[in-house]
Amino acid sequence: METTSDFLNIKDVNTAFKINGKYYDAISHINLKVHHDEILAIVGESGCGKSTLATTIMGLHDPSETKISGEIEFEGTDLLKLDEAGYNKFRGAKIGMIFQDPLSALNPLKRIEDQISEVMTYHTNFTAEQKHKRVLELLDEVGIVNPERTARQFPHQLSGGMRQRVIIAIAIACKPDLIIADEPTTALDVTIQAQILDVLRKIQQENHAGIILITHDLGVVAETADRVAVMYAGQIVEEGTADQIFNKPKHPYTRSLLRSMPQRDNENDDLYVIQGNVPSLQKMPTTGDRFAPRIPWIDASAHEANPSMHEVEPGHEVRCTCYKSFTFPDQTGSVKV
Ligand SMILES: Nc1ncnc2c1ncn2[C@@H]1O[C@H](COP(=O)(O)OP(=O)(O)OP(=O)(O)O)[C@@H](O)[C@H]1O
Repeated sequence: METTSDFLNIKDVNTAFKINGKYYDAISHINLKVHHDEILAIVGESGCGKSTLATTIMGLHDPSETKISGEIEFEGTDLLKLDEAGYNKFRGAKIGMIFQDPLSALNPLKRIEDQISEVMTYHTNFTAEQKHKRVLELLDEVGIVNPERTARQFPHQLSGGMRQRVIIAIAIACKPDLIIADEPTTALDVTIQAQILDVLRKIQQENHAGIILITHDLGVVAETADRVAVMYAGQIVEEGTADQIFNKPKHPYTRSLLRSMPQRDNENDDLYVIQGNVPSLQKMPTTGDRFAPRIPWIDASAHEANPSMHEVEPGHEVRCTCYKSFTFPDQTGSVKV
């Protein structure tokens, strides 16, 4: 459903990488909308295409090595039609990005203040004084206790959690409408993770931004997301509100991910392990259910030949009809895995 708050509309996007002279799809036929005032989480195992989707939105691919098709409509502009100069007007200004590894995203030789100011120099007409004031404001906003001191410091003088706060400050410096956070807490310990997620949530509420949160960690999703898109092997296999995904999951992949997630009350139980691996791009099946090889006990006839998305309730869609007959091996009582 189209609403006035849809400001990012990804339509039938494919991104293929050139490997040994041939192109292979890393993401296929992605359709996704992001609204203002929401955190949309994209989850899936490593290699499912989450980062490729993020870097496709940000226009970070080398056109000589990548083929991209489809449309990414952002506030009325098709980002995929922009050249580098056009993209630079959006990146940092209207779209902010937070990467996993804050140390490699920061310049080790520059003071924090200069790194935060840089983005404002590029995108605003602020005077030096205005930029200085905004740097301190931003550091305060992301929860840095002594902004004056941190502004003067170099990245190596900060802890991992503080560095990630600085990265967030850079990403939000120009009040972007869209923030893409790719595994923003993976490198941090659990307490710091929770603080960074709080900062993200606060910023989303204050700036009315839309956030795409990419993570393989369902715990992070449960704590933060409003909506969730589950990706498997370059496709979205299920999409819904956080409540629908956690409480009424349908796709066998979503259910497997949830079952393999440690729970506070089943710490001593054996966790479910999803058989096999995400296929490499060269081995990616082009027809059939891409997850079928990892649930071999489900009869082939349960899968659609070319699985499409089906609405199960408003806002909740699932790929393939196999979810209707899916059970785990221990639930069927008759299958050994
Ligand atoms: N530049 C590239 N050239 C060739 N293949 C690539 C390139 N970038 C990613 N891939 C492949 O595309 C697939 C999707 O990778 P991607 O990094 O998007 O997945 P992901 O879900 O974000 O995983 P991770 O969490 O490990 O980053 C993988 O098979 C990966 O090996």
